[in-house]
Amino acid sequence: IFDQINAALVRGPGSGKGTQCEKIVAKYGYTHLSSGDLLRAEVASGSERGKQLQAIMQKGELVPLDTVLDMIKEAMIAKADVSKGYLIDGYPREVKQGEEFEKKIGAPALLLYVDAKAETMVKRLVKRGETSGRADDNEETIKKRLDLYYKATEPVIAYYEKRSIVRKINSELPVDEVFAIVEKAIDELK
Ligand SMILES: Nc1ncnc2c1ncn2[C@@H]1O[C@H](COP(=O)(O)OP(=O)(O)O)[C@@H](O)[C@H]1O
Ligand SMILES: Nc1ncnc2c1ncn2[C@H]1C[C@H](O)[C@@H](COP(=O)(O)OP(=O)(O)O)O1
Ligand SMILES: [Mg+2]
Repeated sequence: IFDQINAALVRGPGSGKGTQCEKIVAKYGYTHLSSGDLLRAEVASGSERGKQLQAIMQKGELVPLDTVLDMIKEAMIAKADVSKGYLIDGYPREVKQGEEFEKKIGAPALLLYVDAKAETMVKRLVKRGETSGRADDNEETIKKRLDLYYKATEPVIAYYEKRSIVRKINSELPVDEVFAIVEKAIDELK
């Protein structure tokens, strides 16, 4: 049932993944699944598991692999009948997550690597923090998330580059210019 995992987006926090996903959904109608959004929904439910997740996210750390993967899989199954394809946002964040995803779910057709400078990501997140209400959009946690990004997530790109499905996109550009490049990458899939 998961033969249409159209794209996955990775890059550091604040690079603009969520922003581009919104535009992709509006144009292509894919099912957008953000690992961060799924986790925040669990936190908002007030469950015991949500409390544990909240503590991890507030520290800027990664939650356990099985938790995220189960949530994504469940959400994919729930939409399997109506989905025109899936857009996975914020996953994989480490090579192991990519390997497990392929074992349990399938291989993505495209990996969009939304690239921005560390300085840019910090600036955007600090600004987002003024209104987002997110417990992890503060300078201390942002720094930890960026460090972890370079250590754990960047190797994911090299892992997928071997299969030539990575499209690197400069997200220093204005939102619409970034999206024009994203559109081209998706249209080439067809
Ligand atoms: N290309 C861009 N140029 C300027 N600001 C951007 C751009 N893309 C995103 N932003 C802003 O940066 C912040 C983080 O973007 P977001 O999409 O939430 O990133 P992510 O999901 O990767 O953490 C948001 O406030 C967003 O409005
Ligand atoms: N695939 C994943 N594995 C482990 N933890 C994850 C995860 N995706 C999200 N999280 C946790 C740790 C992240 O710092 C936090 C916020 O994720 P996010 O909303 O995707 O951030 P952003 O959109 O700013 O990049 O949730
Ligand atoms: Mg996001």
